[in-house]
Amino acid sequence: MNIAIIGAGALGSYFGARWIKAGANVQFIVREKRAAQLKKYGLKINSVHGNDLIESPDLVTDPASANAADIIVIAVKGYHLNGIIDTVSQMIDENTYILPILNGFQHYSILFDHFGKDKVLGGLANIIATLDEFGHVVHTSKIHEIRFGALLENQQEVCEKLAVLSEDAKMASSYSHEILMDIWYKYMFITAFSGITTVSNLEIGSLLKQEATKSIIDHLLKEMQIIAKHEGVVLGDQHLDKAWQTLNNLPADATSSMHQDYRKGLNIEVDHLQGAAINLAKKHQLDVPYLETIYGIIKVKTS
Ligand SMILES: NC(=O)C1=CN([C@@H]2O[C@H](COP(=O)(O)OP(=O)(O)OC[C@H]3O[C@@H](n4cnc5c(N)ncnc54)[C@H](OP(=O)(O)O)[C@@H]3O)[C@@H](O)[C@H]2O)C=CC1
Ligand SMILES: CC(C)(CO)C(=O)C(=O)O
Repeated sequence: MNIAIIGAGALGSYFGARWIKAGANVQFIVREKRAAQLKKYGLKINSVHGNDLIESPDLVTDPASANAADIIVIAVKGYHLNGIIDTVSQMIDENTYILPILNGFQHYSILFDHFGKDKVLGGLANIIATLDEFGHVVHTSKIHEIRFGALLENQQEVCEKLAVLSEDAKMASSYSHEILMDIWYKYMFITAFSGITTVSNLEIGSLLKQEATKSIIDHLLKEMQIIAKHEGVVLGDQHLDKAWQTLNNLPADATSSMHQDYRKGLNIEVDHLQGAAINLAKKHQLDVPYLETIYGIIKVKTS
């Protein structure tokens, strides 16, 4: 299978390397600085599931020269999405599908508008990974799941091909038949989790000690649940229970990737996650005071 990955950051590098080891042809579409780092040090994964090294990954800095791909995986941050639209336009042909694995939902409408609904698969990732100073992937927790699925019938065949490839790869992969629900569940979860950890600058263990703080998290989850419903996706009590179970089972020092980026002084995805959710709420005339409060505070802390 021919896969092109735009963004060789933590996720793009991790899943790309695992697919290479499973026999896929993977090209990484990267900018000059990341290309130089990958040429110097190779693509290395340090993981609790076993390390891997791709000494000379196939790097492309001019998207017009990329090979034809069955799937273009989008693994950039939400705030870089607009910057890769032209890149995708130069690479896509009639046989190519796009698989975004970003957190959130806003990117789907942008990709649908530019490339058409039939081209965009549903996807998300559950993993805790980052890059170290050499650009090596540091993957410390056990989860390393990529989840994908067809949003339209015409996409089933390519999803089946990806499922077969991923079975041989050292990662958990799920070909989901309810990917839209999965994407919204993850959006609900991550908006609450990244919101509360970033606004408080605290890890989950401290936050769960206080009933009052747990109540804020619960309100955030429920505001997202209502937004999802107005967008046509019904997340039920079982999804709220699952979110709480996940939060309660996280190690005390666990935190969101947004909070990690905030602590490092990096750009964060608050507009792509909480900001976009507030815009959807406005569209449906919904009151979301908890989302608005954490968004307003995070914005002022990061401006
Ligand atoms: N990290 C995690 O644990 C998890 C992350 N996610 C989500 O996955 C998404 C990606 O996150 P993550 O992998 O951590 O992000 P990273 O910041 O590690 O990687 C993003 C990469 O995109 C690259 N990039 C940006 N613009 C371009 C461009 N125009 N052309 C080529 N490459 C580009 C950046 O390259 P450059 O070096 O050139 O800036 C960077 O290497 C986010 O939405 C995040 O929320 C989801 C689950 C877990
Ligand atoms: C919660 C987690 C780690 C799960 O993948 C995540 O998506 C994030 O922090 O961005």
